[in-house]
Amino acid sequence: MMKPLLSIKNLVKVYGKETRALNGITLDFFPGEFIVIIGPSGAGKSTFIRSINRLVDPTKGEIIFDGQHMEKLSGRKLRKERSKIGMIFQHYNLVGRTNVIKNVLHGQLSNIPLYKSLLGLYHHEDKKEAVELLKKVGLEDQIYKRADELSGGQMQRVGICRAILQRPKLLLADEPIASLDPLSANIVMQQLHTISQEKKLTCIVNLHQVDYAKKYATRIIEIKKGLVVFDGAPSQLTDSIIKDIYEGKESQMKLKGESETHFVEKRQPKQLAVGQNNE
Ligand SMILES: Nc1ncnc2c1ncn2[C@@H]1O[C@H](COP(=O)(O)OP(=O)(O)OP(=O)(O)O)[C@@H](O)[C@H]1O
Repeated sequence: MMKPLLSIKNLVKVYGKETRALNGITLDFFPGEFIVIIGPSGAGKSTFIRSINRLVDPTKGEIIFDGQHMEKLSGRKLRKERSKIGMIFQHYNLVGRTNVIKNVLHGQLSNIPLYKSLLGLYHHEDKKEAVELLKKVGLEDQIYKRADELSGGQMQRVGICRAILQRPKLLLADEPIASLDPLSANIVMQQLHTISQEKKLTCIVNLHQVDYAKKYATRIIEIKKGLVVFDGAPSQLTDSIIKDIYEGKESQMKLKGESETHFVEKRQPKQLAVGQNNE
């Protein structure tokens, strides 16, 4: 049986005294999957994705990534594991006054000494790959432009290149298209999907848009009230399930305990063909 790249066990996050953002999430993620996480606002999607690389510290539970217990790491060891996880943000997190290629090269910062990065002494191979990636996303003419002169869609494409140049094993994207118009959103999703499948990366994306989830995901997970209420192939996510989840009809949902949450059968890794999508 294929080994998961990431295993989440009974993950709980409580903010302050009583905001239970995650209520006991247990999930395995396998190499090459393109997973989209959907769910209503406040469901816990961002908290979940940010717990994986410890931008959020979980209250309880285990996060086993590439054989390491992320929840137990700190300092240098945490930084080392984190460098294997690329992150794409809703608001891009680029350095506005810096040009496009330097922003992409920032993806390699954790792998080169500080003085070299300050002097701009990047490896030739990294520069070459950064240019190749920028060509792939159609930004070859913008390489020396300041990042803050780009459109939102272009900025996010730079964000994708930066995350890929980090050469991660896992890519996390927290609402990558939430600030974009539909046309740019589609380009960004398409490029994120194509590049991660080409590089055989595992990708976990938070989205609000169910249509994009169905178009690109190999697997869709729905989170509601900090619990997994759907875990299956895009074709299994029927309109009536979507309606139930977003309109709060919880008759078919079992939200009381972790053991009751998976009302869709658990998927076997062999079903999760790399490159499969629902187009
Ligand atoms: N830093 C924080 N401090 C306190 N409460 C928080 C914090 N971040 C999130 N929460 C709360 O945790 C719950 C889950 O929030 P989260 O942002 O993870 O949900 P989400 O599904 O990503 O929502 P959205 O789709 O609106 O971004 C919400 O009730 C939210 O108010």
